Amino acid sequence: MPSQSTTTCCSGPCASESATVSSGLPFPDVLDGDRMVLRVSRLCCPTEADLIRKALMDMKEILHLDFDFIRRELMVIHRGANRSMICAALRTVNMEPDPDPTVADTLPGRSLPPRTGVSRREWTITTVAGLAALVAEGLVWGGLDEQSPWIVALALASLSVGGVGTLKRGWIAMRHVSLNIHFLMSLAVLGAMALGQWPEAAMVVFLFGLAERIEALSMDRARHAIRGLMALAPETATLRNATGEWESVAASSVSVGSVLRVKPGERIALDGVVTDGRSDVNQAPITGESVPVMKETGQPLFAGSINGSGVLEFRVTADFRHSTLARIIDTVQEAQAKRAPMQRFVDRFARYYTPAVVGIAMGIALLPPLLFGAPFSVWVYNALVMLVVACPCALVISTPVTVVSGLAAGARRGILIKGGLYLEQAHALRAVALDKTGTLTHGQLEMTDCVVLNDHDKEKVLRLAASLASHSEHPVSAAILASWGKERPLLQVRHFEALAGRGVRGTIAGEVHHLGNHRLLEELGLCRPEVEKILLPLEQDEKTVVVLSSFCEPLAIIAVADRMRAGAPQAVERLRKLGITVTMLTGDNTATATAIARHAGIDDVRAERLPEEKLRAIEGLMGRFGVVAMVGDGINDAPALARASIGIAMGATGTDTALETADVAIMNDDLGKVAEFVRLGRATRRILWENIALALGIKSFFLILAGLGVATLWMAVLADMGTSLLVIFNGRRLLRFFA
Ligand SMILES: Nc1ncnc2c1ncn2[C@@H]1O[C@H](COP(=O)(O)OP(=O)(O)OP(=O)(O)O)[C@@H](O)[C@H]1O
Ligand SMILES: [Zn+2]
Repeated sequence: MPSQSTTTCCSGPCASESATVSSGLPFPDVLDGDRMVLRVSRLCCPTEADLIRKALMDMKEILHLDFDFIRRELMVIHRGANRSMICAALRTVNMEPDPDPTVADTLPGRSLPPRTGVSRREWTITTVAGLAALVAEGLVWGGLDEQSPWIVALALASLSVGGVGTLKRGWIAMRHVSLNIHFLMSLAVLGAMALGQWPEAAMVVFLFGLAERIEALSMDRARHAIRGLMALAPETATLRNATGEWESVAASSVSVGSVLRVKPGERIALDGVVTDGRSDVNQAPITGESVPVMKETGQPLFAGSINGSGVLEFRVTADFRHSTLARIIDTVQEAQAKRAPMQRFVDRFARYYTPAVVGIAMGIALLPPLLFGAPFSVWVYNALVMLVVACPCALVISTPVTVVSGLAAGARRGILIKGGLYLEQAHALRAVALDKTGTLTHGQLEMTDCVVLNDHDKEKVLRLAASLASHSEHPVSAAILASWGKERPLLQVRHFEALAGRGVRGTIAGEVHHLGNHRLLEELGLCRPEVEKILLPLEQDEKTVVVLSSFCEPLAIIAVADRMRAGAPQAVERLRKLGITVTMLTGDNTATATAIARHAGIDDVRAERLPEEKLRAIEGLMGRFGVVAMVGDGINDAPALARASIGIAMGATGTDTALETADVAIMNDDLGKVAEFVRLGRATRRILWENIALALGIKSFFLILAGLGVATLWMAVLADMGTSLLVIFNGRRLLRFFA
């Protein structure tokens, strides 16, 4: 029995109602029922969704259905329904859910349906059916009559080998009044047989079956693009057991805190921190960059990375399900399930398109015979051709396949995009705001200068500064404390207070002391010309300067410096070449900020911004440019990241917050990836439109042919499936965007 298998993905939605599929949209609040997720391997496009909807329509326990065609999952929101009830109803439309997932299936990245190849048996069936159809067609061309017993026998043979599956699905669709592709195909085949066109009937079924197979394979590859990443984490790890010996265990059984070892050339199974050894590690699965990174004691390792030439021992910091790699895969899968705006647009379009075409087809079948006495058989045939051509499968399938490919391409490149929305929006990006500390610069500040005023004792003054700094996590304070040294004694600070965008204050030995920027000093009324004379040259030297002051006078001027990221000027230049305005946003003082900006090639500098002013700056940019991205490290700029149209977090590998708050997370520190993201977004947008144009163009061409009565059924099938294949292949080109 042919083609009934799960491997054939139907060609897409001919369902008149495909637009009501609301995957990824937020559920209305009233839907506070229970949720049940069912994996249905046959669910691959809105055609099936329509059938499922019809099958479950009458169950009053069911409040809402949501379909995920990428994961092939059906989410049922219900009140009081149970699994077996739903399964029974689904069985009536041949959409039986898979058995309950096992634990292994619920691991991150394993929650995809199994790969569904096309078996050799199925290829054999298609080949036999095709040969029979071809011979029949050939004999007719050779002069044999279409109705001759030989031809009919060959056609029937072809149909019974390759067409039963299609006819069966067509029958199910017809019983449920679902106008899907299988129904249309069955109608077309039966129509052709009724009209005595046997070879054509066989040909149509064969072509349809063949195209379905190719499409299934091709969709599958897009679906599983991300799965390749998961395969990167090995399933076993070498663990030091209680007796201190090394043994090989399943990676999923290793708990946090265990010590693992990796040999040269091995893949790292879990996230951890190096406890012993030194080796170069290739972190490409995480960062998309295959440049090896030197790892030694204290440095983080990520599951999926490949160990270089040394042996490393490391302490596990996250279990199998919570490794950075697992989180990346989960994020991409979630992103895939969300609908991009273009997808919604296409769905809405299909809602009007399909009924319109059905109406026109009816007109074609009925009007010429009724009005002009034309033969029914001819015009019914033309109408059938039209229905097959008009199927919007290609249109509806083209967007998800493109977006999914784009998301996967990004993820493989270390650019984690949280939804098709951001990928689509990237094309409209006109301005990017860059945070200074930690984004343009490394964010690892070091104290470079300390100028003591008025003959104060340097040691004493530095101890005061370090004592204040020890209560703050700000990078400037951290640098001052670090240069003082962790072991050296500090003074007790009372009434400590952080002054946002300014500095810190606290009482030491009964006297209020401040450590902060020039603005703070001015506000305290303690600034003097001789202080400014020292301050300004340091600032122009790209250093951040703070002043320690007592209740009545400034005591010392302390400068810290950060290093610009290696690729920063090039990254800014690349953005500019894409027509994007680059702005620097910082709380640091104007002189320092301007010096660094000049170095990076940025003209627009917004310095001395308090956190809420950063937000307002983003809003101002959005008012002027529309779509604006904010790039930060996600540590202290989360509000600005959230406010921007697209919040991009850098160096997201180490920090959970960056992964969570940002719309786009760049796994390493490469600022150049922002431009890559924009290019990927633009390519995605271009392919989306190409696909829509392709689908509509080819369809309208054949619709005109059909209307003129010159198109044949097999042409219609070729046009329909050909277009679907074309848009899938076109969309999948994105997978190789960075190759
Ligand atoms: N806790 C602190 N200790 C020392 N100096 C501080 C502290 N907080 C703020 N400052 C001073 O105020 C300035 C502005 O601080 P803010 O935190 O707004 O910006 P930033 O995060 O340092 O810079 P960017 O906006 O580029 O990330 C700092 O450059 C520093 O001079
Ligand atoms: Zn001043």
